[in-house]
Amino acid sequence: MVLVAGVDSSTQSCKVTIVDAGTGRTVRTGKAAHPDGTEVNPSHWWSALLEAADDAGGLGDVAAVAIAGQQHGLVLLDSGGRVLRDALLWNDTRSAEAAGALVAELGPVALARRCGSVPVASFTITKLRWVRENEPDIAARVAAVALPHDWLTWRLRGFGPAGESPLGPELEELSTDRSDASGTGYWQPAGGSYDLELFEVALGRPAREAGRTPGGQAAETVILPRVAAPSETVGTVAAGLLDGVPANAVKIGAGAGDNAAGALGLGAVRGDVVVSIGTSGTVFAVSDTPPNDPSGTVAGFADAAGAFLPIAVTLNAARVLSTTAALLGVDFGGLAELAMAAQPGSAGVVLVPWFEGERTPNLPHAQASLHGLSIASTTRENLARAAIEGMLCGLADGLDAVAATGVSAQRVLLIGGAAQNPAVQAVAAQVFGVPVAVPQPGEYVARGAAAQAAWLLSGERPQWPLAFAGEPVQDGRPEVRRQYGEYRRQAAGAANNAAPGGALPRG
Ligand SMILES: Nc1ncnc2c1ncn2[C@@H]1O[C@H](COP(=O)(O)OP(=O)(O)O)[C@@H](O)[C@H]1O
Ligand SMILES: O=C(CO)[C@@H](O)[C@H](O)COP(=O)(O)O
Repeated sequence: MVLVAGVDSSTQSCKVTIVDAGTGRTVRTGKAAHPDGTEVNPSHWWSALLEAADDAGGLGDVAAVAIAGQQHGLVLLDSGGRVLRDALLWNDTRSAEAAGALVAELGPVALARRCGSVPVASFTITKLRWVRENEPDIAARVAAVALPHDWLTWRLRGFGPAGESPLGPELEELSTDRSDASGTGYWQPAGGSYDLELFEVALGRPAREAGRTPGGQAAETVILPRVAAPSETVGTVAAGLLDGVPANAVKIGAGAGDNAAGALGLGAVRGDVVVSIGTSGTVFAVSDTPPNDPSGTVAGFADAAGAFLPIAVTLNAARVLSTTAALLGVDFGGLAELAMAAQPGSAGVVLVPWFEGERTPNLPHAQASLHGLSIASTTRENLARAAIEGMLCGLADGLDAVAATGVSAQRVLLIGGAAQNPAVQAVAAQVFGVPVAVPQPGEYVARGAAAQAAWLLSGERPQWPLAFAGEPVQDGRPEVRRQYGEYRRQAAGAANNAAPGGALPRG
């Protein structure tokens, strides 16, 4: 039996899954928490990865590993490979005004054409502009820019600051993959190369791809990770990092952005739309054509298998439910019971759940709002259901936007931590307008990374079976989305009026 390992270094935790490469059977799993917050020192990701690998029984018996990670996070390295500041994460909205400025300078239509997306605060490129404007001393010391999965892969290969790593700070060895590069805002999914001019517009300094040094680059040129091919082996796990893993014993794959890895882990095919309800809410599909949405609602990423991944992302997803459950003093099971005791539409109660601002729609300074409250409708049951309905209606808006790019949605695959909630499944069957299937509970992002590890070993993408936990009966309730839409428009208007500097430009 050949074992492979997949890592999902996501916002809230690091998950490690050990899989039988031949059958796709999950053999062992491990997990370790990440700190909360929208900026995190990458050292926490590294220690969580080591802890999760140990929790999964170690990598001593696996032949290959790949790392998937939360997208967009800005890892800034100096010439000694040291991290210059905590990484600004995808859910940090302080670069919202920088995003608006870049869109105003370059134009949404041109940006969508050049890098597949119209950047919002989540995108790496906006965070670079923010650092340039707010932390110029740090911007001046940047020698390389990496994403979370890039930096973890580099560390696992043994690179890093002198004294903290066996192989030292070799920045030329930084690597990434198409899917994560496409979330930076300075890589072209259609063309398959960096748009170095966009990088320089953001940071104010030139950049080049690692390993490509045409005749003596100036010192101020920033190194960007080399974009590896989907089934490429980028190195091996360094000796001494993991118990029981000798030098060159475990191959390392290119890795991927978490959503592309999720598609790989599910074996998503054309017609599938994946809805993932984790820290972020994501709606994505695998497409043969590079999407180009100048409205910015759909980001045009690349997938992890050579195709493309149109995606809509919400900032408020699983934490809408954990926040509401805490307010009601119940656990997730109790939240489900309360929600299922209410009627579809929650008796007119609507939660527009923009607790942390919102990415889709692009309202980074918005706040959540509750509507339709009366003496009769203000019940625990209606509030519980309104939280689930509001969160899922936001994702249904994303599904409509992804479908509008030409994706034919035949089936929703519902994954992520909150997908296991029976009330979430029931409401999903009422608001998505497409049959919903719920895969067996599992870490599909880590599974996708494991599939990539199996792929690099065999030379063929594995065709692992997908087991399902259920298919909630489709029970279309268009009235739920209609009432949500009315209040969403009101809330968006209020948010734009209250936004510092007025509404942000978007396509
Ligand atoms: N039964 C449940 N009902 C609702 N939400 C849940 C349930 N189980 C887990 N969650 C939520 O899912 C989250 C973890 O989902 P996950 O997809 O692992 O997040 P991420 O990948 O963003 O770290 C938890 O933080 C929790 O809020
Ligand atoms: O920003 C995006 C995708 O554009 C998010 O999907 C992040 O990649 C975070 O993922 P999770 O931690 O929620 O899995």
